[in-house]
Amino acid sequence: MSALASDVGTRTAVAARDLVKVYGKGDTAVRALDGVGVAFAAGQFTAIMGPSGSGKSTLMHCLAGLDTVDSGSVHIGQSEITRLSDRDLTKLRRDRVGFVFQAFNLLTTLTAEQNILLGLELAGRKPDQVWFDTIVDTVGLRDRLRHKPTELSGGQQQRVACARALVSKPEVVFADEPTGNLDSRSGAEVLDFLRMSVRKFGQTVIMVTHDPVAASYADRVVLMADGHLAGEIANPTADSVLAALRHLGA
Ligand SMILES: Nc1ncnc2c1ncn2[C@@H]1O[C@H](COP(=O)(O)OP(=O)(O)OP(=O)(O)O)[C@@H](O)[C@H]1O
Repeated sequence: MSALASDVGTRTAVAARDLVKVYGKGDTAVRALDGVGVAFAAGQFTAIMGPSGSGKSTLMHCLAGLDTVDSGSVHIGQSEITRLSDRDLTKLRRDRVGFVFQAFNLLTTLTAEQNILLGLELAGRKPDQVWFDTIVDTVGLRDRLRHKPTELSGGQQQRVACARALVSKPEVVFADEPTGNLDSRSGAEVLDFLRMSVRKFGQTVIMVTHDPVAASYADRVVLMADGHLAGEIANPTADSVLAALRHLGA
């Protein structure tokens, strides 16, 4: 069992308290987050869902330190990221957080292997070869490591992005619509990998998705509506998620 796996269920990986985020001013102001409090346990796979405009992306961006909040706090582990300077926040995102985006965001001039290792290199850290090999074999990229992104399918590119997110053993991986640009088979492979990274390696994953099938891979679904938390579902199925979304009018 990895060090991460031994933490399962004993630790809060990410916590938000009374989060408020307002876009714009005066008559046109939008309260994208209107007092959100939510905690994410270490070693769990959580999906954030809700109708369009309910605040899912804003919540994820604030949790990950990609956007500032108007009030409230976010902790990643023991660090209150809402109090960090820009410099410290950049360092925390680089060293302690992994990201998977809908658009893959790979560098086209680098090979798959170079893309996976770039973040560690920029941080001046040496990759753990055993861990690198474990990830590469788990995502099934061994024979694609020397390929450039344009020589890979969308699903393979997203698996490179997943490997890149995990190679630094981050405290949490944030995935923003990771299957949004993939066909259902490639999407299932990416979701299988994210779930395996949680079950087998004790990783913590927080994913925004519109897709009830994608959400059914998670251990827990957190529902948003109008900038509020509108409930949650443990051990979700595609049907239970769909029913909850219908109830919210999505
Ligand atoms: N940069 C911005 N400037 C102004 N308003 C914004 C901005 N970003 C988001 N909003 C508004 O904040 C609210 C929440 O948006 P957010 O993108 O977080 O919702 P979402 O649930 O992720 O939506 P979707 O499912 O459509 O991606 C929406 O009303 C949106 O229009």
